[in-house]
Amino acid sequence: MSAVQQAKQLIDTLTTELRQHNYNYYVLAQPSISDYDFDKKLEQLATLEKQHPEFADPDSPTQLVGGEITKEFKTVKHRWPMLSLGNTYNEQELLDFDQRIRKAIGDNFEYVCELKFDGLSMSMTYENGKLVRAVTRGNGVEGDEVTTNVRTIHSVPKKLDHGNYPDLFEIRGEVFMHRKAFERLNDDRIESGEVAYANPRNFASGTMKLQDSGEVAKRPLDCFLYFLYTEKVLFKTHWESLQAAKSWGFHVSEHSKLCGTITEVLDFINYWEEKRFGLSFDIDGIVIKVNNYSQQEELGFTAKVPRWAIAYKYKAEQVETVLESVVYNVGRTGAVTPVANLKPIQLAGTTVKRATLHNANQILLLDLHEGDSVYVEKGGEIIPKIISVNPAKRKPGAPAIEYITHCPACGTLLERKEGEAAFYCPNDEGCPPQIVSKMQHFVGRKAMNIDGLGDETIETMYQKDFLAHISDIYDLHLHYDELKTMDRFGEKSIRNMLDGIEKSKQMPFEKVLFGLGIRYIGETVAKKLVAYFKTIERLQAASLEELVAVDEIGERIAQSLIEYFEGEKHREEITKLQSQGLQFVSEEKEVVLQSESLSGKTFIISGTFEKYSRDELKDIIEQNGGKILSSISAKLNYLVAGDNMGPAKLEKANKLNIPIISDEELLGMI
Ligand SMILES: NC(=O)c1ccc[n+]([C@@H]2O[C@H](COP(=O)([O-])OP(=O)(O)OC[C@H]3O[C@@H](n4cnc5c(N)ncnc54)[C@H](O)[C@@H]3O)[C@@H](O)[C@H]2O)c1
Ligand SMILES: [Zn+2]
Repeated sequence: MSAVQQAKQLIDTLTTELRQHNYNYYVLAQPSISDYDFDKKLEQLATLEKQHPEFADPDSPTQLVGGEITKEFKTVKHRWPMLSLGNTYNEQELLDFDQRIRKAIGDNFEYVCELKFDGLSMSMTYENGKLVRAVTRGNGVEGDEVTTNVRTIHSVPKKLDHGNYPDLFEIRGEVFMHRKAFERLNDDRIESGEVAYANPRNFASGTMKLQDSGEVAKRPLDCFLYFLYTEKVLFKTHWESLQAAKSWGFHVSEHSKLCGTITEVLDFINYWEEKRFGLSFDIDGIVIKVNNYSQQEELGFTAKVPRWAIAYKYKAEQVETVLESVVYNVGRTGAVTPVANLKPIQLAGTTVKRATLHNANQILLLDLHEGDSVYVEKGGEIIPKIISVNPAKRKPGAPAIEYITHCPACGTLLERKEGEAAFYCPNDEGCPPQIVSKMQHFVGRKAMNIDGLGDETIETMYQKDFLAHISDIYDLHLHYDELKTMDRFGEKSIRNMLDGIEKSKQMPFEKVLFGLGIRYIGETVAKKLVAYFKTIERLQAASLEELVAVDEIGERIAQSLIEYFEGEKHREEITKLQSQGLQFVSEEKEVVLQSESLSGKTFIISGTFEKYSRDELKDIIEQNGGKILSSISAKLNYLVAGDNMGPAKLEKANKLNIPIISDEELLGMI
């Protein structure tokens, strides 16, 4: 093959590959390579295209803003295109950027340095002080209208109540999720068997694409604003516009800085390289913008980026250290997670001693051997991970790490379900870490929320044989005298604990069901099941078909429930908990009938409504004799639809010819 043919082939390969990565990143929010590697490939493609302009495709990833518009939302054209930013990972290129600017506009200018928030960009339009539209960047020319989703973000004002703002303006910013919220919500996902997100950016991005704004509202997002666009030229500089936006009530970051020289810019970059880990959210770099609007205009744009701004991106820090051992943790559901113990090393401001290895496949993929020298990285993620092995440093004859075959805690042969990456210890009734963490989960804040019974206490009580099952917690009062012999456990703490246990008997069925810790039954799933089946007897008797008929209950969850209830020990435990007075029936709110006008009619409420919450509409229907169903079937009479209803629901209702009505039409029927 000639050199030219080779170049052509490489251009094609890189183009295809980068398009796929764009899709994974923007549409699926599940990227499979690091940003750094992506940017290197993009740079390689740009260089090749420059050398061989005859092969340069106007639709190349080097020429287009990377995102996409979807079919699920209304498409809206941007009044001002939403561009990307040029980026660099090194100082020299930043100095080159500074030189280019100086050549074009002289030396008399300032930069604004801002944190580069790692989320997704959003454009919001305000008319007469009211938020009327929010649109994603999409392909830069048009984006998805996600106004109802953005309305759920507390820090985005729905209505401005002070300030001298123009009648019409557009403001742009970054929607993101704080690290803490991410960890909490991602843990929930993992618990209920959903696909975990790798970092807060992906989570925020995935959330904005949801059709159900009610679900979006449950995931706390935040938004920093960093660009203002108006028809009338109100301000002379970007800096002024940021101050004004702040005074109108927008969330503008306090960590921006006016810089007179590129040296000041570099100081700012170096300062945040370390300090960024102390922020409550992730940033992936610093954005540097020429401050003055008329100078910005002079510099202009390329098809993809402004020439007056650049992003300096931090490379995820990598260090090399030694793998000391691999240990295996047994979780609440029996999942066995390998963890690497490392020779302690400083990385991104913290000492790293451990890294997650996820599962057996990951160990194979890395080709990990005993005593290997490994590269560890801490990117946007919280838990460091092993990126690769340094084969040059492998000791001759070092054996490969073999995933264990038996449970490290109880010795039972591990099992792996088809299509799953994790191995499980099936001995859930006899495996100590599973028993202890099941009880810890049960008393936890999100489940039964029992005061005075902490994780350590449970561990000790298990070792002392006071506790072996969840139901034993409700017999603790019988062991009052024995409890007093425990270290650091005074009369007052015991009282407090027993009161907490007694009080927990009032917790609703959905909390109890979640507390049982059945695999894949997270908080939301537990709620759905309880709302549908109402009693444990009906849930226990449900067949696979009946279970999957419930909204959002898939086969995997259904199978897990069936297996759980097949266990005789599980059924005994439930019977015992029932006799101890725990709630296994959903408390139906007493409905005071106001009229019979909807009697005999069935409804489902979907989407979001301006004037009512879904719960309010549900009450109205029930107070007038109507019945709420939990899934669309031929038995359904009406679908009450608001904004942003899921397309699957709509399709199903249409297929079954079910009348779709608005909230107003519903009220009209009463
Ligand atoms: N890993 C992958 O598979 C993959 C795939 C596609 C893209 N990517 C990454 O995404 C990048 C391209 O994304 P991009 O086009 O959004 O560019 P970018 O994220 O590098 O920079 C532009 C974006 O920065 C954001 N931003 C944050 N803070 C800002 C501030 N203070 N001022 C202005 N803008 C700010 C805006 O959303 C803006 O659109 C790539 O360079 C790559 O790093 C990764
Ligand atoms: Zn075990």
